[in-house]
Amino acid sequence: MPAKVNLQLSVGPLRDDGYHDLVNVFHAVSLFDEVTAAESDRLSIRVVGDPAGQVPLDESNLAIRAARALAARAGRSYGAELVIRKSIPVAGGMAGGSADAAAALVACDRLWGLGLSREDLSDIAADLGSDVPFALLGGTAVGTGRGEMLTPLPVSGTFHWVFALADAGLSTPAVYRECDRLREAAGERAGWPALSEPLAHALRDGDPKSLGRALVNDLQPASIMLRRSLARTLDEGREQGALGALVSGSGPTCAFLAESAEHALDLSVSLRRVCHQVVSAYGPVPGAVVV
Ligand SMILES: C[C@@](CO)(OP(=O)(O)O)[C@H](O)COP(=O)(O)OP(=O)(O)OC[C@H]1O[C@@H](n2ccc(N)nc2=O)[C@H](O)[C@@H]1O
Ligand SMILES: Nc1ncnc2c1ncn2[C@@H]1O[C@H](COP(=O)(O)OP(=O)(O)O)[C@@H](O)[C@H]1O
Repeated sequence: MPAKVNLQLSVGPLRDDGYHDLVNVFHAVSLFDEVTAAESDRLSIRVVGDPAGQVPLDESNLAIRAARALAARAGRSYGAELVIRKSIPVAGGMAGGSADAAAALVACDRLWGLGLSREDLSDIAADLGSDVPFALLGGTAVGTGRGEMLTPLPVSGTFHWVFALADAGLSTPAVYRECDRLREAAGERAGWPALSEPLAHALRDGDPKSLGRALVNDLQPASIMLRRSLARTLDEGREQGALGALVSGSGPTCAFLAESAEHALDLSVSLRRVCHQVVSAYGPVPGAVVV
């Protein structure tokens, strides 16, 4: 199941329920976690490819929570042996946990022969996390509300990305809190966000130069405040001719838009000097599918 990068993340006011109203343009990229679900009497989880052991193996794992929520909707206590093969950085702002949750939903739906509609799965997904409905949908879509109300956006062609990964994650709630704190300190009031027209046009036209100029992330100053080294990483990518450079979601992964696959390769080489690990990917790609 694919990772995401946020092409526009415009953060509106803090709501009474602790979430922010957003205009969140999600873009699914070709960096995948794989989740398998095999028959079993009970529900269990194993994670492969997480050497630092950052993914929880208890009931807080989003794939387990997804399977439990699906079984509850079906009204039975089903079992499954879930195995996650991790490639998406953990707590990196690329929605790896959400991708695993979406994958567990479609895999268990198939294993248990439930045949739920995409709409039903999307309702369950929204209760698991704001980013989970998009992980089911994939492609490029704008999310409103807390990010869970999705409208697909038309896109021409393929965009080439380079991602600079950090060696430790950032907490999403902490980044939103820092964003509120910075705004309050500056005496700023959050306005109602709207979809950026230049961004929508650039996507529709398949125009990477215009897309690079239109990328925006309101959480970026907060992520940089919590991880100062991100400013240097972003500068390096810009100096090397990235068409656009921004923090992905709550970070700390930084995303760089390249002109072509070749340019992405050049950018990767330069970025290796300033960060822990670099990966290239393209988008958009489809969401959670059974293979
Ligand atoms: C920032 C984004 C951008 O896509 O993702 P990441 O970059 O972390 O992957 C999302 O808004 C994160 O979505 P997700 O990771 O699903 O968050 P949730 O579990 O729903 O919420 C975790 C916490 O983030 C904050 N939150 C989340 C969504 C939202 N619209 N407003 C918020 O303030 C709240 O503090 C909430 O308690
Ligand atoms: N299957 C999972 N994979 C990764 N993280 C998970 C998973 N289930 C729960 N988590 C928890 O969710 C947190 C955020 O994970 P992740 O989705 O990778 O990051 P982000 O929200 O920054 O995109 C992690 O710190 C981890 O504790």
